[in-house]
Amino acid sequence: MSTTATYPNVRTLPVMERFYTIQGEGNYQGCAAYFIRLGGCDVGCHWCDVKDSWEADRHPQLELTDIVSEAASYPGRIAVITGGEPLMHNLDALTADLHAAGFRTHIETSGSSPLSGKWDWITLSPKKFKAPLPEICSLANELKVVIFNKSDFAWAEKYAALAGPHCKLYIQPEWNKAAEMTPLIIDYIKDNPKWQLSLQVHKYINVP
Ligand SMILES: C[S@@+](CC[C@H](N)C(=O)[O-])C[C@H]1O[C@@H](n2cnc3c(N)ncnc32)[C@H](O)[C@@H]1O
Ligand SMILES: Nc1nc2[nH]cc(C(=O)O)c2c(=O)[nH]1
Ligand code: SF4
Ligand SMILES: [Mg+2]
Repeated sequence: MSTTATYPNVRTLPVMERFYTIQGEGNYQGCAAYFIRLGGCDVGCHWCDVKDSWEADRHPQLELTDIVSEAASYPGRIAVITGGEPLMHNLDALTADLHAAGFRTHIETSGSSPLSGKWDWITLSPKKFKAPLPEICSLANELKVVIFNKSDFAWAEKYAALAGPHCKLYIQPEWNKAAEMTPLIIDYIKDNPKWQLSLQVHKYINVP
């Protein structure tokens, strides 16, 4: 009988890609981080920059021991779990194993599936196409709202009102609308200084 398994026994996850890079977005922008991109998403943002992640079955099921040992072969100790929508999977075992290996655990999520895992940093990026579940809003460390058109500023404010008092607030231009939306974002931040600009810096410097 096992005495250690206090979490569901999810020992494999579908991994689309994994890479050691710098966090390109948000509060940790510029920090070395190991990214684990899980397959599967049921949100369907029409402007998603990683649509190949959506079908979980198209990506290999990898053992947690493989995932964590590969991550630990690099010197950085921030692991960012992204996707796809990572919360479509139970992440209790993954975060327990990452913590045991000395990592900080960060997640990038739309918050539209139930929260699992233990997180040192939760990035909530709410989507109109499948809205966040209420319970994650007050737990987010940063809110990062993608601005595709003018109506997204009101969507950003709706979630800022649901966030906790210490949550950092970012607005980020949708990549293909950046030339059009960034000037509006800058004006918005000047008028509403609780917000900060997040850019996808990795795309400007051509790193993963
Ligand atoms: C690909 S998503 C994966 C994690 C999760 N499904 C989510 O949406 O938060 C990672 C981050 O990239 C953002 N993102 C995706 N496509 C984008 C685009 N075309 N322009 C700007 N940000 C984008 C998402 O909003 C999210 O903050
Ligand atoms: N460098 C880099 N930073 C990122 N921050 C969030 C990303 C994501 O796709 O979740 C991402 C990504 O794909 N690359
Ligand atoms: S929730 Fe995230 S992964 Fe899913 S479609 Fe939207 S941006 Fe892409
Ligand atoms: Mg990305």
